[in-house]
Amino acid sequence: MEEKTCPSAELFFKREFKKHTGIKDIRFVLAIGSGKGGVGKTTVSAILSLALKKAGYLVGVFDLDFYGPNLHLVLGVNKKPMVEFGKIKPVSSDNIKILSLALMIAEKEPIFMRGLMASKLLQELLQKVEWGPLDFLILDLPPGTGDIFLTMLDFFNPEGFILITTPHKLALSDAKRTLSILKEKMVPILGVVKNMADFFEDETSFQDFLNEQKLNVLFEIPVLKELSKTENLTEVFESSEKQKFLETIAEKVLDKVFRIK
Ligand SMILES: Nc1ncnc2c1ncn2[C@@H]1O[C@H](COP(=O)(O)OP(=O)(O)OP(=O)(O)O)[C@@H](O)[C@H]1O
Repeated sequence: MEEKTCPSAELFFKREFKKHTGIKDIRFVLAIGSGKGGVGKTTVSAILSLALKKAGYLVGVFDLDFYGPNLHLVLGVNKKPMVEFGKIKPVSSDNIKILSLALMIAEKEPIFMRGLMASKLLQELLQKVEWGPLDFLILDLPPGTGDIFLTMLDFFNPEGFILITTPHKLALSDAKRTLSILKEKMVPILGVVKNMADFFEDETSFQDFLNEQKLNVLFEIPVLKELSKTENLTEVFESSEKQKFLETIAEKVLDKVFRIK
């Protein structure tokens, strides 16, 4: 049976997109990052993967948070990736391909790595991963602008970066540092996701931040009360109201993606 796609998806398929030479079969790399930790990168990466899959795209998500990887938990995956002929095959769950370092090591094994070791491991790992054909590869980045972050930027050369932040002053201050590196490296910024948007009362700092950085809000995510009962976002987004929310998100992101030359 032919898979249904939304109008945006059809438009996307008709257009030619630059493909990164180093990554076979991947049409668009979307990086999800922040300055501060714990502001919702993994949550947004998972929500975005659900949204783009719902819009009819082939999506892969890569958890690059070596020190605190938990994307697999959020997407309800506990299978380990297969290794065939030296190539790592990401795990498929509900038509989304997922890869995380956490799925490749024993659960209780601590990840003690210094920056250089981690970025070397990352480079080796990246060479071995075989995603298969993907429309979007979503990168769930570690917080900050350390070795892994920089290695990732150089290796993937993402066509679009989405900055996740809460409207809190501390998160905004850290976000500015990340933005200055992205500007230096000329990574296109698709916009800002305002996470836990309804929790914070002071909007002034956030508005000032947007004006100063000349950025727009791509979309907002309210506090998801369901996350106090389950970490599995696939379950949280099952209701028809939440499915509509995913459609809105996909339309907003695709609209930005189409504008990238
Ligand atoms: N909109 C939201 N509503 C409710 N809880 C949220 C929301 N966004 C994130 N959280 C919760 O906040 C915590 C941190 O979120 P998440 O893991 O997505 O952040 P992160 O930026 O990826 O963290 P890290 O920097 O450690 O990788 C998680 O427990 C998550 O469930």
